[in-house]
Amino acid sequence: MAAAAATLARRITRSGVLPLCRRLPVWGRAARRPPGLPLAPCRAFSNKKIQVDMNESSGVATMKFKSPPVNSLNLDFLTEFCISLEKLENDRACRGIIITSAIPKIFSSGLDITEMCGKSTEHYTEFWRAVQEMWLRLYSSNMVTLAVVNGSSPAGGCLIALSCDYRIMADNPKYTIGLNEAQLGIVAPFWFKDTFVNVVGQRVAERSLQLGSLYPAPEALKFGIVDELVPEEKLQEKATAVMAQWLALPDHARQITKSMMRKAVLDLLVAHREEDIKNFTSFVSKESIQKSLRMYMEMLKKKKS
Ligand SMILES: CCCCCC/C=C/CC(=O)SCCNC(=O)CCNC(=O)[C@H](O)C(C)(C)COP(=O)(O)OP(=O)(O)OC[C@H]1O[C@@H](n2cnc3c(N)ncnc32)[C@H](O)[C@@H]1OP(=O)(O)O
Repeated sequence: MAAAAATLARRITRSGVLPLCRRLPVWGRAARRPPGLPLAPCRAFSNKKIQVDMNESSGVATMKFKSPPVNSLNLDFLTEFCISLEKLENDRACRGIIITSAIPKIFSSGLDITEMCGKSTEHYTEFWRAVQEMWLRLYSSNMVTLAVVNGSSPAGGCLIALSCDYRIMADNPKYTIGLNEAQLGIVAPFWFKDTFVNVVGQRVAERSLQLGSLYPAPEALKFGIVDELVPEEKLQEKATAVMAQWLALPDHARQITKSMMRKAVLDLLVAHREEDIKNFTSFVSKESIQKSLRMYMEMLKKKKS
């Protein structure tokens, strides 16, 4: 796993985000199976923290986060995420991916705060590169990406959902979503902000980011952070229907349109990747930021007692 991560990191450092030519638009890749053949069985691959099930007949993979207690995004998780995504991106049978959680009530708690506390500069560098890598791959994916947000989704968890093409959230006001970095005394990086703006617009993004707002599901719908609320027991059915609707179109037109809409934001991080890593490491190494993060972790633990 570590070797694979290193390879990924090296590749991205050399050439920026994976070249689009490797991900040429294809017309209905999954529809190529010769008619009359029996449906291919589901294939699955599972690592420690993410379960992936590939339905070959529909061309849709489901990626389920299963990293207790709260699917926090640590280095191992991010590495698995990138490897899984790369496997699917290279699988010509796969046209769409549903991202969801196997942990009840939690989609993802965002970046693992312990990865940002009391570690070395080398560690912060490696961690932040992995966070960038996850976003670059997901945001630039040629597949249809659908987030099924079946639990709370703060900060980095929200970023994963925002990076998808469409978001369905469980209709439960106890589940919250948003970029709450300001509440931790940290600042969402420019590419978190740009992704957010691209989904909700400048005004909602500015207010939400300044206040570090976490929105209960109904408010998240009102502000356009998610596209639909669905009763929890209907999420799977709805996801299948939404995916079928997106996959009914020829891939190439959708892919080129997506690339056109997202390119500027992606290019910006690719061009400033090393600078962004330096900013992160120097910011997170400050004693005042370390103190804020420690206090936040303590607050999380106290909340229980
Ligand atoms: C240029 C500089 C740029 C810097 C930008 C950095 C960007 C950062 C983006 C981020 O993603 S920061 C992370 C933000 N995440 C959060 O604020 C979420 C915090 N967690 C929660 O709100 C809750 O835990 C929850 C997700 C709503 C779940 O609540 P629940 O009551 O079900 O569980 P808890 O008892 O709170 O948590 C269980 C267990 O997990 C630990 N934990 C929770 N979240 C994190 C996390 N993000 N990282 C690490 N650990 C986390 C929590 O402390 C508990 O641990 P314990 O040992 O069992 O007490």
